[in-house]
Amino acid sequence: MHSRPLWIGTSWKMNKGPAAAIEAARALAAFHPPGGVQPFVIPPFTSLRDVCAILDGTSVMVGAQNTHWEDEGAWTGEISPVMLAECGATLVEIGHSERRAHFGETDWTVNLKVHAVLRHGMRPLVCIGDTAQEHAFGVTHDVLARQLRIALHGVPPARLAQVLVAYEPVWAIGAGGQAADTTFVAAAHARLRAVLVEMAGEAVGFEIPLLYGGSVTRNNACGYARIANVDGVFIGRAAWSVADFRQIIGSVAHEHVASG
Ligand SMILES: O=C(COP(=O)(O)O)[C@@H](O)CO
Repeated sequence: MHSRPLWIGTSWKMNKGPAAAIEAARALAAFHPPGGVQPFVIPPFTSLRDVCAILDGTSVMVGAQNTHWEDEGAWTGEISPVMLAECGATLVEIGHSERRAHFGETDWTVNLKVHAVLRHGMRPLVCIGDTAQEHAFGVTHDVLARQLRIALHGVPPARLAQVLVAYEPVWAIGAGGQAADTTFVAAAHARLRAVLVEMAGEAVGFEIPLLYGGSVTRNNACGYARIANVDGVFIGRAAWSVADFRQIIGSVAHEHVASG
């Protein structure tokens, strides 16, 4: 029997206003995921508190899509980790490629946010990924190692146990994305695992969940979940419908448990 759960999560990104988010959360609350998986959902800020309240006491964890690195201050339009923790978030996604591409997120601000999220007792879900050009030039592993080392710089090894990492090739994300080949993902995750073991030691390095994201669907989710060093999947479009999300959870869980 696998000792660690498979993480299966979705971010609703900029979808589902308050009413739709509450309806979706209620549908998720009625779902009893099979053993061996850790589901999570990341709603927009406008519904974070409601979704946390609805899913409180269920096995579904709730996260936030971003955070500022300061606890408070003159940061117009930003949300602080203190506010996220008060809403009930247990995870905070940091460094998504869409934030890096459009909203000035950098490896350095990702590091500041990782420390802030840990400071407030939540788990950072650090998103890293190579661009299409970096992939084409064969520097994916170098890029991922750099992003990961900067993101986690200064975090004590014992605290690294709270971190989750999502490898999301930028060229695989979204409607125009091309899901990454499983052999390619296996090599990238093996490299990331080696970096984590180097940074955190074997005891912690092997425990840090490494998720894959980028055009995951009901048709390829099990294939990614079978890969060594892939500890879960992080899904966008294919899981925005709760019914679809539940179906993927069920099929991946069945395979995970069956493969013992
Ligand atoms: O962006 C992600 C994947 O989006 P897809 O629509 O599944 O390509 C990942 O961070 C989950 O939101």
